[in-house]
Amino acid sequence: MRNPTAAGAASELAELVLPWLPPPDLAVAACASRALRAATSAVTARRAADSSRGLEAVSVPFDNPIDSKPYAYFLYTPFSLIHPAASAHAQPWGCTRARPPCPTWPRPDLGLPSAGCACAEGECGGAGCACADPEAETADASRAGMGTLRECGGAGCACADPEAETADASRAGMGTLRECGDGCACGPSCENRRTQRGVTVQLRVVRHLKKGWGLHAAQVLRRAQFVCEYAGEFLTTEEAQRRQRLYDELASAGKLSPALLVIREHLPSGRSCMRVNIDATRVGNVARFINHSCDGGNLQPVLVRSSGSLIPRLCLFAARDIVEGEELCFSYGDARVRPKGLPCFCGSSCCPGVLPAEET
Ligand SMILES: C[S@@+](CC[C@H](N)C(=O)[O-])C[C@H]1O[C@@H](n2cnc3c(N)ncnc32)[C@H](O)[C@@H]1O
Repeated sequence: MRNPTAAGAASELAELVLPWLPPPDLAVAACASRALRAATSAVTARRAADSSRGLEAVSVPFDNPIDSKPYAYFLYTPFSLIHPAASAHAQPWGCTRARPPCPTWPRPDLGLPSAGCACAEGECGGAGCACADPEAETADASRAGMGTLRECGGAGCACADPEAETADASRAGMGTLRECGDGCACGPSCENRRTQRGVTVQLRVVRHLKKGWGLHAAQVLRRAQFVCEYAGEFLTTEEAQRRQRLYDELASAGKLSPALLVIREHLPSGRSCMRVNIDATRVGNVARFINHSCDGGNLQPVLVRSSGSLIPRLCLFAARDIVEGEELCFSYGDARVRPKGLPCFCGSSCCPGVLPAEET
């Protein structure tokens, strides 16, 4: 006769263990017994219901009208991490609890936390705020008519970055923005931290026939509205090149959709002055599902520098008004860099037929 206490204990144990398993192990567990099969399908359903694993303010569900794949497996981080800080190889996903039982990765300390403005809460952007960014008003945010990007940075804002005035990310079609950082006296609700609260708009991860998963708006987005950061692992160039070679092989065999972005900031002379490598392939946030469009798509990439941080973050804003259901895309770069890339299915009239890819 079935022992109800043992069955209860088994399903409690399953609830503890199953959310840690990657999909192949979860599938093996499902074969072990009927009870485990029921528990694994509950975990699968919860995973499909929220790609962000409860680590964002809103759930970002998967939606697959194409095949039977319920979700894509990766490790979630709401913020970029410095490699090799991402030492975790597993993360619970699909627990009954709203939040995973383990602590999530702490927000990384990316630089010099003592630098920042001394504004009180709600006063950033005023006469004495040190986070001013004279460049932001003219930077390439204007390309997409995004003059409203800068919220802090009034005449005296202490987060001003003289370097940013000479750098020219806009050459690559990228805006720049300064925000208050860890060293600022203002609190987390400061208006000049609009990219620091993770995902707050309704999004959906939708399966496409040829492009794999893609990120879609699940609400109307207004032009210049913050959508999400492109979060992943910050890599050294050496490590990025090593991974790129590996990813190229796997991608051309159809075994992987790499999400390694290389961002270059340029001096006005045109010489590359800073290279930032963000890999969201294994560890990332919902931005890892954003596909490329050769016409630039509907998202504007903006390099955001928080006061006190050395490494800029890549943030994505609506480049125009976006309707509910529309796929979100931006340009990964210039496809002419490597004409023998993977096929591009963006469908835009200027598409040369290949995806942009970094030379290693
Ligand atoms: C950042 S990921 C985007 C999410 C990806 N589609 C997935 O299923 O995980 C980048 C990868 O998506 C695919 N991809 C992105 N844009 C594409 C496009 N326009 N045409 C074909 N594949 C695309 C490529 O495999 C690329 O390496």
